[in-house]
Amino acid sequence: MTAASAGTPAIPATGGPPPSVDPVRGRIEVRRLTKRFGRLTAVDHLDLDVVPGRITGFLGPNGAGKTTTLRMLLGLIRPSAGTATIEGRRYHDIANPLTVVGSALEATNFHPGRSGRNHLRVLADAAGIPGRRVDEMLELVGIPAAASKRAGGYSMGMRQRLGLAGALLGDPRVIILDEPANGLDPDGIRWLRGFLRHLSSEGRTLLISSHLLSEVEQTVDDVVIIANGKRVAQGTVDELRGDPTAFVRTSDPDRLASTLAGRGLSVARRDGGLHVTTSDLSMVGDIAHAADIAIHELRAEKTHLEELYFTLTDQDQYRNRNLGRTDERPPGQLPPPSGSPVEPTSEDRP
Ligand SMILES: Nc1ncnc2c1ncn2[C@@H]1O[C@H](COP(=O)(O)OP(=O)(O)OP(=O)(O)O)[C@@H](O)[C@H]1O
Repeated sequence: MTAASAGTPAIPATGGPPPSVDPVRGRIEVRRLTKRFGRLTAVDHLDLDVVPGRITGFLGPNGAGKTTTLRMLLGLIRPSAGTATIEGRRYHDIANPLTVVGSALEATNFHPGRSGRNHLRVLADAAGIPGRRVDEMLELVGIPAAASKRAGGYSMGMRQRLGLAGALLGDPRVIILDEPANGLDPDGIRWLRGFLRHLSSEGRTLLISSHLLSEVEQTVDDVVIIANGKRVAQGTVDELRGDPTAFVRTSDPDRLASTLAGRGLSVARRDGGLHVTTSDLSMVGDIAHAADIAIHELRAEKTHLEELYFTLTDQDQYRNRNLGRTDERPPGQLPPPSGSPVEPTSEDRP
């Protein structure tokens, strides 16, 4: 069994980055970063700080501006304004960048006729990375058997793993992954979680984007949420979750409220029931039962983070500003010029 498939990844590397007193080492810093595509402002004065030894989730609904931000960080497109730096430097100013920052932006970006091993060899050769790293990385991400098969025949999950292997080739201190859980089955997502956790425990900096809170909530330490290119929330997952609450409906809310309060629980009455500050549903049920009070409904409520994210993904004004449907524009948003995309990517490269 490989280390990767056992769920306890071990990086055959230089042992991970040593502890450092360098204040910019492993840090990502984004300041007032802005990207306009024609009349659309895809990223709008965004500030972002990502620090070593933590996993930062970069979240937002489809079209929020996540990939555009990551592409600017990685020097693939030029900002309209503001800065995006890794260890205090723009990507293009980093000497031998693969040893500083590893990234996987799109799982489909492989030469379909090339084997997974050859794909990695090309990357390794270009960066002066020893060839033995290629097989080590394929083993590490759990696809050694697929190494000699054409990448064009890989499943989405295998492509994600190949992308991850490419990101890790240079043993980088900073790892940037765009929607890394896309296409992974539940086992794959569990594996990825352990894998990312291990990388961060080595002191590496991880920035991972997702449009699904549920996919990354268990994985990340810090969260930055953007919508319409702007930051709408940031903090640790615990801060943004807030206190867990249970919702309970009963035939006798007055008596249950005072019974629960008598047990030291904080209780608020609204929405036809009681909101109790606890994650322990059994305890609420047991207290009601002991007091002979009938319960009609008892459930865990969404956390503040879930509510916030739900609001962003559920409301039209936060969604898909430029996915070709002008009727989905937020109020006040100028229509994109006819035709899409507004500005061809190829013309946008620095
Ligand atoms: N080259 C481009 N030309 C024109 N518009 C673009 C271009 N690239 C991105 N956009 C637009 O910028 C906005 C942000 O897109 P981006 O891909 O960054 O969002 P995202 O948050 O990564 O979304 P998803 O979760 O769907 O990947 C969208 O409205 C998108 O249509």
